[in-house]
Amino acid sequence: MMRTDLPFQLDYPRAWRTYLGGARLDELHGVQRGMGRDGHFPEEWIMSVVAARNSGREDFPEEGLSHLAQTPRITLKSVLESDPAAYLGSTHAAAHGAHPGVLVKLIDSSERLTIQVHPDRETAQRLLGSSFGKTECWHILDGRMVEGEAPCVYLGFREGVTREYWQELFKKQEIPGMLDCLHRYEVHPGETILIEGGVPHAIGAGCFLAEIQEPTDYTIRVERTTPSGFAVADEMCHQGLGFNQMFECFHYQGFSRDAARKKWFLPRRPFPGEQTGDSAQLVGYEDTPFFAMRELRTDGELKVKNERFSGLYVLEGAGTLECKGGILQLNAPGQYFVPAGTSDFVLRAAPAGQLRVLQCFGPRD
Ligand SMILES: O=P(O)(O)OC[C@H]1O[C@](O)(CO)[C@@H](O)[C@@H]1O
Repeated sequence: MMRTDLPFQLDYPRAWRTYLGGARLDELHGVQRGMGRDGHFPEEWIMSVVAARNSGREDFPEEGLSHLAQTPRITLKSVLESDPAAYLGSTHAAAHGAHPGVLVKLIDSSERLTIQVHPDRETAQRLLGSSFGKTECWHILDGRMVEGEAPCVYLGFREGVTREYWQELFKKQEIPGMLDCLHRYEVHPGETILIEGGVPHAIGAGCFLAEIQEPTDYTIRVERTTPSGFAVADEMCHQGLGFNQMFECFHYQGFSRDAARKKWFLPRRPFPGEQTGDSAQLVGYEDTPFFAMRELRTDGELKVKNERFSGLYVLEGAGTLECKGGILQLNAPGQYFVPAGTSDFVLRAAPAGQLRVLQCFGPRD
């Protein structure tokens, strides 16, 4: 099918969500700045073998799935299933079969997302029969002012919030009260934030970010109407758990503002053992065993050691990727899957340009 020693290009699946956004994604794909449209497709999914879960959109079973750029009827899922060990590595395949165990998204919000939580792995297993939870991590790429408000995120309970109080606020749908229970931080390009399963959160309006996460679409939403007035179906609130059991998905542990920032805002750092210039580790296995993400930057050439499969997202520039299997042209914006069988490679930026690439990894072996 596809070569297992040379990366290949994927398409750009957009997924329907309850919140509005997406103009920035249109711009990334060439629509003139300011002419992109905000709507219910605010996310682009990357190296995805996960279909979006949206009540009422059962007629779109492939929504969110990645396909081959050159042969759009073939899903990445079917390619990986054809030879899991060759594409994903034998250790990974022994643990996870043909599943990469990770999902990546670009998210562009023009309104605040509903206040929500995702289950941790243990809770997902216990309540939903899923072997993955949904710990996630956001890397802020850019932002825009929306109605005079700078981009921000809401994250983690403040000290003293109990399940009883939280459930009471939910019953009354007291949204300002719920937002008040969370820490609010303005965010800036370059920041990276880890959101562990069980931690309540909401992405604010005007955030453009890359998200790496465990590969499920389980979202417990505690707002029954989105900020722009969209009514969220019951099932989309509780994911089949019901309006009482869904509260088991939250971790009722509060932190001070400083402690929460220190715990979940991750430092940008060099990755071990390589001359990487401006490149950086954004989230690593020392932060979570579930995934890792690097930013590769070069205006010349960058040698990259390849020890496992990954997904590349070319955010800026053009150039080439050269490995033993051959040479691949890279262009922004571009999604590429790097099979485990790819040798160490060299990224080369086009003359007088800079290549900026996110490299996304699945779980630690
Ligand atoms: O509830 P909504 O608006 O559909 O948003 C769900 C989105 O929230 C996120 O979990 C980010 O917090 C995304 O992974 C997910 O697609």
